[in-house]
Amino acid sequence: MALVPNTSSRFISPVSSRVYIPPTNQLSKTAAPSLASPALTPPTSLALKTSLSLSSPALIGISETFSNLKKQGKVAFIPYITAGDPDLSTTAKALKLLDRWGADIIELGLPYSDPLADGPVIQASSKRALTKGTNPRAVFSMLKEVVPQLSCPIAIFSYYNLIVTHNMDWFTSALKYCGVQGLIVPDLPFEESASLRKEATRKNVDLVQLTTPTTEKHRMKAIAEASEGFVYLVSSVGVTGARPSVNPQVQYLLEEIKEVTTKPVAVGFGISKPEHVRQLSLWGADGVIVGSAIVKLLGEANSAEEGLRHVESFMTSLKKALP
Ligand SMILES: O=P(O)(O)OC[C@@H](O)[C@@H](O)c1c[nH]c2ccccc12
Repeated sequence: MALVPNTSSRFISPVSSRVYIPPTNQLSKTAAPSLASPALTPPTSLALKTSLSLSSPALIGISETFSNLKKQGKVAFIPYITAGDPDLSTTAKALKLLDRWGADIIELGLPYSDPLADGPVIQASSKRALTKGTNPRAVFSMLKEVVPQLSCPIAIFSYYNLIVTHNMDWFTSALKYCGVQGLIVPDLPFEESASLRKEATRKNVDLVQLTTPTTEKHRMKAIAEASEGFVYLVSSVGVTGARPSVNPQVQYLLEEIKEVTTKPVAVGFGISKPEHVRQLSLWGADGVIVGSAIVKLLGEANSAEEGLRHVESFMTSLKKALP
């Protein structure tokens, strides 16, 4: 069955020359309103099953990734990069390289104009990516081609407004169509996450919830119970950005979370040195998430190649410190 039958309507992302041709006979009835470019309309569930079964290998899920690592006594290394910084073709290359260099899960951020939870490094990264015209459709088109070449799962990181702008059904269908396994939405309060969780679950996408050092225990328990894939423990209050040391409170937060859930817990915010990841694995973290330190190396280098070289040596130094 032709996965992508001929059609007159073509979507050419403003960022890359890649062409996405939505299957005509399976155009979704709820095509998302276009932003700066024609709507990328993901297929209906029939084409989804077909395309996923024929075009991409059986992708290992996020939960399975953690359970495989646990059996080997290992801790997941989860890098975060911003899609489109310094450009989308470098992002495609970076995803493949991070996978090859040992990323167990990759967090891919959709650049957003008002990244309230981000520090200066990721804010600058989002700005660079937006200046290049990066938008969700262009990122999803890139992922449709790249994900089948990866061995590790991808979790999309998006601010909530980007999702509602397109509508939840379209956004979660597009994630599934691209083979994305997880979704993290830092500014969606847990109490308001039920409808997105329902949509994500319908498309077999794990909606990962976040808990912080100031989350009350009963609320942390509810968040952990609702979280799919893993629980994201934000290590410190404030915004993202490399920190000189890991908040010592994380040791007790990990103990508290593990009293109420058997789900894997990955720690993020500020992690930027081998001693950080070593300490977190000793405290029982199932995964470590590193964003700003990698984003800085990639986005602020003189060239994409130089940035990728720096990321490789940095990532190797951190991976060496993990069991
Ligand atoms: O950048 P840091 O300090 O390494 O933190 C991880 C982080 O980048 C990533 O998980 C993330 C990027 N933007 C966020 C906003 C909120 C919570 C988490 C994030």
